[in-house]
Amino acid sequence: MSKQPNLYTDPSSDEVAARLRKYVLQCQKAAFERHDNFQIAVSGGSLPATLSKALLAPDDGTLDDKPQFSKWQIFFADERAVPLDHEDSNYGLLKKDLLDKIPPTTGSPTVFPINVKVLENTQEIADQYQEVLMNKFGGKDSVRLPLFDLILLGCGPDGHTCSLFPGHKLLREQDSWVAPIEDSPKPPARRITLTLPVVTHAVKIAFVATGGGKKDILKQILETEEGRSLPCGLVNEQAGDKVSWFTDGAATEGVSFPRKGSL
Ligand SMILES: O=C1O[C@H](COP(=O)(O)O)[C@@H](O)[C@H](O)[C@H]1O
Repeated sequence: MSKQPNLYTDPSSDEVAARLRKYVLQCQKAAFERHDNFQIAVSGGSLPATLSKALLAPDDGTLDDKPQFSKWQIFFADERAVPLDHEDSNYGLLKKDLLDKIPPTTGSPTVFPINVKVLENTQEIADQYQEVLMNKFGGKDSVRLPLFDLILLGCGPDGHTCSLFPGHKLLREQDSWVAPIEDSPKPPARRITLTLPVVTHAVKIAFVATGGGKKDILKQILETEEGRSLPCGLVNEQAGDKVSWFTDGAATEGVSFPRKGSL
């Protein structure tokens, strides 16, 4: 992929959230031009807090600046094999940081958590989640891959994204849309994740990375050959300018990769 990802750097995390809001709402508008809903996948970690700051900010009164939550379908880019109210649950985190704070008058998104009735069997969680995607995006026989309008990703300090970890065999998965992982190097060990072909197929892909703890890995991902083979680097390589990075000054200190000005 010759086209480069877009890198946006704002001075503070509040400004990152403001830019992210604008971007997500642009993606919402583009989605409504294609169909009547907005189908997104979200990550856990630090993302839900920034997303909440972005989406719950007051709007400017125009339709383009309003999240139309009742038309949103929210899926998970990855999830841990734990109950939904467990502190490690990505659903639980999104609920606490965002879903519970959406004013009822705004309308509620439709959210697709994992089936916790099959928690003991990671393969079964993944298979059932893939079924959910097939139902919502069309059967696996009729479409090659599910086409998310937007996937919102985090970047771990080791360069992982979703539950795709550096050097892990799951990075080579080509057939499944959703895969189990039993040996995640970051606890909890058992998780499910969207696979790389699904992530890179999305209409738009956004990484959100803020804070000084991300600066070494961002420099590596954006500026080194080695970084290009890390999971975040592979998303950049395979999806090119469909990818946008939303970062603050602390996360990109010392990064000379060219910045984009406006969205
Ligand atoms: O384990 C996970 O980590 C990544 C990155 O988290 P962050 O706290 O460094 O932003 C996250 O994107 C993923 O969803 C989660 O399961």
